[in-house]
Amino acid sequence: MKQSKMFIPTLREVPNDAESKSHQLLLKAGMIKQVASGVYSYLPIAKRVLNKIEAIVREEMEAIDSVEILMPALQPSELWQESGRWPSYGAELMRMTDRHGREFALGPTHEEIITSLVRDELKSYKKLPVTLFQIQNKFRDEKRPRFGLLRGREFIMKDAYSFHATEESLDATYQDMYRAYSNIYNRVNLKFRPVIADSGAIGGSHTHEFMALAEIGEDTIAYTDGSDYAANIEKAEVVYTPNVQHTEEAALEKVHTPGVKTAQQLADTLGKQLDEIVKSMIIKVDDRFVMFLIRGHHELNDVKVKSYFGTEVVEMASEAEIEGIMNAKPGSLGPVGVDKIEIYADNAVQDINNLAVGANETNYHYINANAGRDFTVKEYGDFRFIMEGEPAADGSGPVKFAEGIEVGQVFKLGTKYSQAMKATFLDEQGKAQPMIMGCYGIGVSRTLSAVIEQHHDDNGIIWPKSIAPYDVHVISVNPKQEVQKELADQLYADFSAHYQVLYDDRQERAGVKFNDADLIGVPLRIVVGKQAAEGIVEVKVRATGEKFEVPVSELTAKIETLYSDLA
Ligand SMILES: O=C(C[C@@H]1CCCCN1)Cn1cnc2cc(Cl)c(F)cc2c1=O
Ligand SMILES: [Mg+2]
Ligand SMILES: [Mg+2]
Repeated sequence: MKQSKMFIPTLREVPNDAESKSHQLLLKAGMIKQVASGVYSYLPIAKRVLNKIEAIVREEMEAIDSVEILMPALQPSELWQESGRWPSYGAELMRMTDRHGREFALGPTHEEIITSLVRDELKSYKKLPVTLFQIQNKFRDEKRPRFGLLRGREFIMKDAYSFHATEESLDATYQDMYRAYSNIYNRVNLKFRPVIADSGAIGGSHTHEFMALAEIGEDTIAYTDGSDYAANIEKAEVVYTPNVQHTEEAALEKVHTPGVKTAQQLADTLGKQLDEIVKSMIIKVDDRFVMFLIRGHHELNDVKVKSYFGTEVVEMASEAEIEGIMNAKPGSLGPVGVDKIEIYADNAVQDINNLAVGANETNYHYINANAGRDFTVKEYGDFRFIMEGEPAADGSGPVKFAEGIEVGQVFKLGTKYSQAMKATFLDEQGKAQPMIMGCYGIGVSRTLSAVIEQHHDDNGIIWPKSIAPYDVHVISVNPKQEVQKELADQLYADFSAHYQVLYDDRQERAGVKFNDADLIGVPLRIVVGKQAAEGIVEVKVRATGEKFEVPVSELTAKIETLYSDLA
């Protein structure tokens, strides 16, 4: 394609509201334009890359017998009423009303649609398993869209759904998808790790997230070098090894602690270590309040709390709610004398006694508080975040942390939707059974961004050849120079026979052309400049910066070699 006909509005300066590298480069390379917060247009270069990523996704889906369909973004609320999810999603679910006053959701995901589609068609176990997928825009009204395509409100997802008569069949498809995802991320040259994840509200039991490694990633992965163990930190199990250090139970004592609000302040005031302090938190679970106790040097893991209570509705109680229940302010809360609400504690709280805790009175705390004598813990459990260096649940060694961008997730859904929506099949005994489901998502537009996060330098993007918008970038330095223009035109025509060629034929200064070429990041570059008269051109490899003076007669061979050596 000639750049004089193209639409690549590159920018010179970095847009200041773009915090992530990929967001900056997507804007600078003229690949996206923001329409609204979290809503973007994909411009020609981005669209070409998306097409290539989607082509790889399609190939890998077809390879495991997953068949492409296309479902509507407009989802009638009736289906969400059937699944019971209409009331359970708040502002994130974009809703609208049609001209007849009927309510719709703009699809954030398609479990309801696909289940209603399949239940009307597949009646017998003989017709199962079936796996269907689509690639389509999704809508989620994120509270804080950020980092460009990494967290948008309208984004492109490949979502697949599978229907089974048996758990074994679901397991086979789950494994197929797991391998297909690994193939896809390898083929787009993305460094990734599959991690054990939490299935959250979607239900089901078993799920893995695919994390692209990148500092900007909002997820933290706990992994070990010794094995392929990796878990989203939300889910990473803490192996509780009792390390009981109890002393003689001392008498409960109330101490005046003016201005002490945090665990650290309490530790400093009492001349104790942070891990000798126990924090008390009031959590709202559904519509009731509970207290959680956790050691001063640990953090409460809200996802583990949600999973324990089996609900998404878990949040820290507000100051007003705390005062209403405890008649005390956060910063001086404690379990002593609390019997109106249940008390839960992280396992590690059992290791120490004679605890320093809030006295439920501003500026006062207790020392020597002891479970059993002074308060009752309803249940101890794994309620905290794992810390770097602690042992991995599979015994493969101490965990390390890394940041990741969630670019995919595979779920075993079970019968949550088929039960609720009466998607049944007749089994071999002719008995109606709910179909067993799996669902599998890839963030296609997010994957594009993750590739940029992992493949760029200070001058711009460095596309892996599998998804590069073009293979070869031909640049004529000065098209006004007849010899240069003719040679460049000729090379554009010749190389277009075997490669996808972007041809910078613009009347622009050389510097502008080279800057733009670095930004756009086509893997190989042929520069037709002053030495055109001698039949010499310059070849540049974008990834390494290597440059070669090449006689036109050797150019085809040189490009072939360099292209095959590209990652
Ligand atoms: O989407 C999934 C699970 C899988 C992911 C892979 C493809 C199929 N679905 C989970 N999820 C995430 N955010 C959501 C946001 C809204 Cl507003 C909603 F109404 C529903 C969901 C929701 O269900
Ligand atoms: Mg997540
Ligand atoms: Mg997820």
